[in-house]
Amino acid sequence: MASSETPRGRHDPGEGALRALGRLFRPHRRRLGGALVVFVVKHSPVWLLPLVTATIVDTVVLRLPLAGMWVATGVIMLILVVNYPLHLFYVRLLHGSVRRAGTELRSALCTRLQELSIGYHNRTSAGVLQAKVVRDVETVEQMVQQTTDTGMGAITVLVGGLTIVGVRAPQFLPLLVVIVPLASLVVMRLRTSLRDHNEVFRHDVEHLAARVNEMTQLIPVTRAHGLEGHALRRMDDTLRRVLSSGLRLDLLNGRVASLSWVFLNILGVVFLTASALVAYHGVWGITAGDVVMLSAFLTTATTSLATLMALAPVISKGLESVRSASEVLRTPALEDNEGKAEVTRVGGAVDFQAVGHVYDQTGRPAVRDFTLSVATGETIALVGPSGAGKSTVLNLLIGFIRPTSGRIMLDGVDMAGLDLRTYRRFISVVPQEPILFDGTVRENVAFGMPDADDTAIRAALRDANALDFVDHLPDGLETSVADRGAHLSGGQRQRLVIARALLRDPRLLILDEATSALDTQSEALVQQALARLVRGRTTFVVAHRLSTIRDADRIVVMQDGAIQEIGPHDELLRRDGAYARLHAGHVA
Ligand SMILES: Nc1ncnc2c1ncn2[C@@H]1O[C@H](COP(=O)(O)OP(=O)(O)OP(=O)(O)O)[C@@H](O)[C@H]1O
Repeated sequence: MASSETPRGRHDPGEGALRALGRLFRPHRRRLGGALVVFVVKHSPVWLLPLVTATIVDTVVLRLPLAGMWVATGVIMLILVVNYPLHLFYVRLLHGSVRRAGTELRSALCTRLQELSIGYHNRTSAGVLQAKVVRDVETVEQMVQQTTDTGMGAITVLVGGLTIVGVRAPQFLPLLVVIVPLASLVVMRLRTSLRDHNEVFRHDVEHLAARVNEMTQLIPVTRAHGLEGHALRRMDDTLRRVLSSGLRLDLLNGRVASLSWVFLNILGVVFLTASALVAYHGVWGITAGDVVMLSAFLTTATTSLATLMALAPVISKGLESVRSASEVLRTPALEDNEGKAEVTRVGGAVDFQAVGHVYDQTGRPAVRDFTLSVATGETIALVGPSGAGKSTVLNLLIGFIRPTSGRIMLDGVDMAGLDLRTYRRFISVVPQEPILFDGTVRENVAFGMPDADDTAIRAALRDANALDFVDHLPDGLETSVADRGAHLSGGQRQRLVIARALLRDPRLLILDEATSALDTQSEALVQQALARLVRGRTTFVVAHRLSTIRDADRIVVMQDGAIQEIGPHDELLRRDGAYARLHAGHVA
């Protein structure tokens, strides 16, 4: 069932994370470009301030005309005042495009999840997929925002500052080019040790969370056996560990902050004194203003470069998330529907012709040589021990999996040539577990049928024996199932799902009967509702209830993937074979 096509050409196989990121942001490149321009302008005070300070100091020391000082002050004041509107504009441009790109990625992922085959979903945990849509996209957003905010800030400071130094004191340029990276490396190394300890602390806190969770879950057992002291001693160990790693981290934090501060300031003082000596001796025409500018720039440039280096893990984590999201977007496990015949009408005749299915994972046939011709309107009950292949037959019929041998004919047409999405409009599936989603009763019953009116919904509820209890809910049809969900009994939930199936008015009905027993009255109501649902439709039911089995037109007894017996209840009983033995076991 896998197809090698890619989703609307969105992501080519083998595409790198950076290219995928490029594709994601391509529609927003204008806004992003605008954001960068606005950023450079709004951020300019950081590298212009040392220059302005230098001009002011020189005006005082060298008794230069005051006009220069006024111009410099005026320019910097103007830039400072417009910083506020420019910053807002920048946030709109950058964060606007990042959030939009993130939303588009989430939407593409959700669309893809709907397109991927059931086989893929069975293999992949829902938690993993949820993390991709929620957390990975957030990590990508954070990466782009942080890289732009912090990274661009650092880059403009470095480029702007180096340019100014290059123009005003070019002799110092080679010195800065060597000192700044070396000093940044020292600061980075200090911070890295902090990161490692942060990680240890985080693990310890996570461990604590797990322990607290375990402790609260075990409270009934602990109480029942009088083991409170024991449980608390177990917690004490964990608490002590968190305490000592927290204290270690705090100490290290203090050490790193202080060492970085002392180091940067010593470097600044040394640099200040050295450049002051150069100015004092009148070498290279360095002025007092240049000395102030150079030492101010040294510190900002060093912290900027260190910040830039610190972005590496953020970027690699972000790119990993891009890769993780691309994995889903590039998975070829799609249902192969493209170009196949649309189904506009279903009569309901189904013909299994020597159908076999082997799951990739096991390599053993789950269904073998399954041959069965079903007439329109017939009810077929599939019975057999666990693992006999009953669910596999249903999944073949829904088209979740394809026959690995033989074929299934629908009204005389091979299902392999049909667009399954259009075929499924004519079927209803009632699963074992009644699945209701967070919405009102009306939304749950009319799921996928926004045009269904009240009369139709109420009729479906009535036929499903559900109208009475729905009318007694606080808001009737508008009652939220999530709020009241816990209060709906298993039988009531089943009847709502049956009402949903009735409203769809399917030609083909696929039922997986719940194995868990309901109380007698509830059971009777569900049974009655099912009988109405089945009437006039071709029905396949994995049957556990004796009444369903007895009422079926034919019973198919399965064992190890193969059909053992077929026939109506009475005839099979008379045959005294596999069905009779199963039945005897059931009744006994
Ligand atoms: N997704 C799957 N991947 C691999 N093997 C599977 C998968 N689903 C079912 N099988 C295997 O196929 C065989 C038939 O399983 P199937 O679920 O169709 O049986 P069943 O009769 O419906 O059983 P039950 O009554 O317990 O639901 C079993 O051996 C099962 O382990």
